Amino acid sequence: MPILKVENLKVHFPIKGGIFGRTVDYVKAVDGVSLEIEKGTTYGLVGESGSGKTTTGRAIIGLNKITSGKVYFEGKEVTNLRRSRASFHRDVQMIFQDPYSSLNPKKRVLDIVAEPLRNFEKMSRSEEKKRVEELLELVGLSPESIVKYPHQFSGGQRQRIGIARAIALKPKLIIADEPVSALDVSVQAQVLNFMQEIQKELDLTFLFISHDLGVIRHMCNQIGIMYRGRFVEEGLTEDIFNNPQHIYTKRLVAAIPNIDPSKREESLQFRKEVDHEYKQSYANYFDEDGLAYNLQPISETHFVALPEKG
Ligand SMILES: Nc1ncnc2c1ncn2[C@@H]1O[C@H](COP(=O)(O)OP(=O)(O)OP(=O)(O)O)[C@@H](O)[C@H]1O
Repeated sequence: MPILKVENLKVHFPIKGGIFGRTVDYVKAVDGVSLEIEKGTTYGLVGESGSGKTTTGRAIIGLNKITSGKVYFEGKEVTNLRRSRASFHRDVQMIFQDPYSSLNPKKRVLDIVAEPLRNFEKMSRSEEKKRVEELLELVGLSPESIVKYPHQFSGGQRQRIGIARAIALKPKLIIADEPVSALDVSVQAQVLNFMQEIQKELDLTFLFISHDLGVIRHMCNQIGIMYRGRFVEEGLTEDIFNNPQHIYTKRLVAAIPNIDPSKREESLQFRKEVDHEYKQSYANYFDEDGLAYNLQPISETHFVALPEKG
């Protein structure tokens, strides 16, 4: 049984207009997304800005209202669950993109990391302090950090504080929304490797949201590629990178810079060819509204949004 199952998720935001503020249209931020994540694995959601990745993550955890579709966690339905259902909100935590703005600058690290403990667990002050120190040790920060404020840390350290807070309640699933994109490239690798270590240690499952295909490749077992609220392709990491089928995916994959200087010319040429193919064949891959078709299986693990044959 997958730990998380999302069935035909739709999140439509009303657009109000006119003097009466009536709903005149909808932004279909997420428009029919289905996915399953196995326990202990990492599922990557990738796509350009505005494709609906964040809204998908927020809807799963209950921060955005779901218009239609269903979400199941460990087999139980949790669609649009209110905050009162404590167990789901303990088991699923979110890490945000920007460690600069997601940590309250006026609070000490002790209070930041202890916040979920105070919401969900009854602990004495000394138990709480001990637990926060253990969590900080787990993320590689010294126990003295508890008296400091976020501005006294580097970007990578702040993201570790965010991670300490997210794992304080021993969650089962973490939704990580662009967790490293605000960090320097050198620090990104450290935080990503550290997230993988923590995953093993705590048997965590990740839903990992990123626009960076390199990061996704490094982290994920399975990947869904989003475009305008829908999936254009879904598959195991090797399906997506070794055998991309949708022209949108092909272009994304071709755009990853090749770090091997001897291959640079070759990959530039390849990118030009794919760009050409994209322009030529775009219309075959999207419907008349420019939206992706429904996913069709091309193997047991690999799905592509192609027009139905018939
Ligand atoms: N609360 C909201 N009200 C109205 N529209 C919204 C709201 N939240 C998101 N949107 C719109 O929904 C679409 C998807 O946004 P979303 O943030 O999910 O995309 P994203 O892929 O995560 O992009 P980014 O990487 O830039 O965060 C966008 O067009 C966005 O403007």
